[in-house]
This record gives sequence, structure tokens and C-alpha cells, in this order.
Amino acid sequence: MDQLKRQAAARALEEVRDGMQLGLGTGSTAKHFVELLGERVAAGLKVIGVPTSEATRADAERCGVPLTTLDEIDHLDITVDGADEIDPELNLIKGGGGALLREKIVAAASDRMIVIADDSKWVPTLGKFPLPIEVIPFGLGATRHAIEKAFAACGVSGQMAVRKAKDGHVFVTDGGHWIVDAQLGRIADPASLARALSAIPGVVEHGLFIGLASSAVLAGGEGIRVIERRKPKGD
Ligand SMILES: O=C[C@H](O)[C@H](O)[C@H](O)COP(=O)(O)O
Repeated sequence: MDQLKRQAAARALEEVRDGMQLGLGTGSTAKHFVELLGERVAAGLKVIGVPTSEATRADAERCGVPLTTLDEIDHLDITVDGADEIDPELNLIKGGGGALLREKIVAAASDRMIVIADDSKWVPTLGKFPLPIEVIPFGLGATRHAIEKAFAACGVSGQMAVRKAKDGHVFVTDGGHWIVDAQLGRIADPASLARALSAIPGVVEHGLFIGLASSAVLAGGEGIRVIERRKPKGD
């Protein structure tokens, strides 16, 4: 599996050109991209990156990838990031590693988002992977109630749980928020659910990435597939 993730990362690296400003994703697949990018930088490639998490910042620094922020620059050429699920419209579930908020900000600031994954992430319909919803701890009971209403309005339902870290404490995101993971099973209309969740005041962001991915690089036993999004970015 790790080999497939690295192959997908290597294929995405072929899209990177000298002088590009890059969004650097988070997770085990994106980490391969950062490592391979570091090798190219050591060989003379001139790029600058914006990390989507503190973990990726540390990886990029270790690999010698020069970094900046979206305060210093306001636009990126390509973001390369992993995903937890990818559907045929290139809608995504992201946030299994808790980095969804910065990942979405960075993807939205990019001309192109290339998703890299092993082909186990390719699904006909999103929802088997628990949907991460980043919330403000204040008023969580009311926010959960509003989320349940949004689920009902969008024809989905399922158990919700506040994410815990390995040490048993509540998982806290890089932005200081909590994550509620929702076991929905099948999300028939991810765009409607994304809109409904975004309208809830206590929801900071959610892991549905709709219309952000430009292409997906999927590595499997039979080789690499590159799937391009048909609609323009944002649609
Ligand atoms: O918050 C984490 C990110 O959305 C990851 O890109 C996603 O969870 C996929 O991670 P991995 O490549 O480790 O499966």
C-alpha cells in the first residue's frame, strides 16, 4: 500500500515545474510527495510550499522544501494532497488526519488540486468513511443538534462521536477546534450536505471537498490511473 501511495506521489510530482508555488497536503500519501519533492529541491528545483498542517510543516522542513504562508502569497499553482474517499465526480471526504480546515483553505487558493491515493480510496458514493466535521467546542450540544437536523434534511443519518487522540484526550486540530466524526454510510447528495453543514454557526468546516479537486492520481496493482475532473473548478 505504501508503495502505491509513493507511486501516486511520484506521478503528481511530474506536474511540478520550476518556480511553482505549491500547497503541501497532509497524511501518509502527501508525506511521500513532500519527501520526493525534497529530493527534487536538493537537485536544484526552485519551488515554494505552503503546508496544510504542523505535521507537514515539520516534514517539509526536514526534507529541505522552502516554505511560505498564505499571508506572504495569496495564490498557489498546484496543491497535492491525499483523500479518505474519492467519488467519480472527484468529490472527496478528507480530514481523517484532522487537517481538513487548512487543507480546504489551501486547495481553494490553488489553480489546481491534484489528489493522490492508492485505489482503495476510489468509491462509487461517499460516506463509508466517517465524515469529519470540525466544530467549536463552545455550544457543542446545540451544534450537534443542528448537524442532526442538517443530516435529516439531506436524507442521511448516523452516529456521531467527538474524535479522541491516541492518549484518550479529545483530539484538538491545528486551529484549536474539535472534530465530530459522523458515520453516515452513504451520502447521496454530497453538495447539498456540504452547503447545509457550512450554514451551521458552530461548524468551522467539514471534510466534504466539492468541486475542488482537478484531478486524481490513483495507484493500483494494475498501474496508475489519472482521472480529470470534467467541470471547471468550483462547479
Ligand atoms: O486530514 C487529513 C487529510 O485529509 C488526509 O489527506 C487524508 O486523511 C488521507 O490521508 P492518508 O493519505 O494518510 O490516507
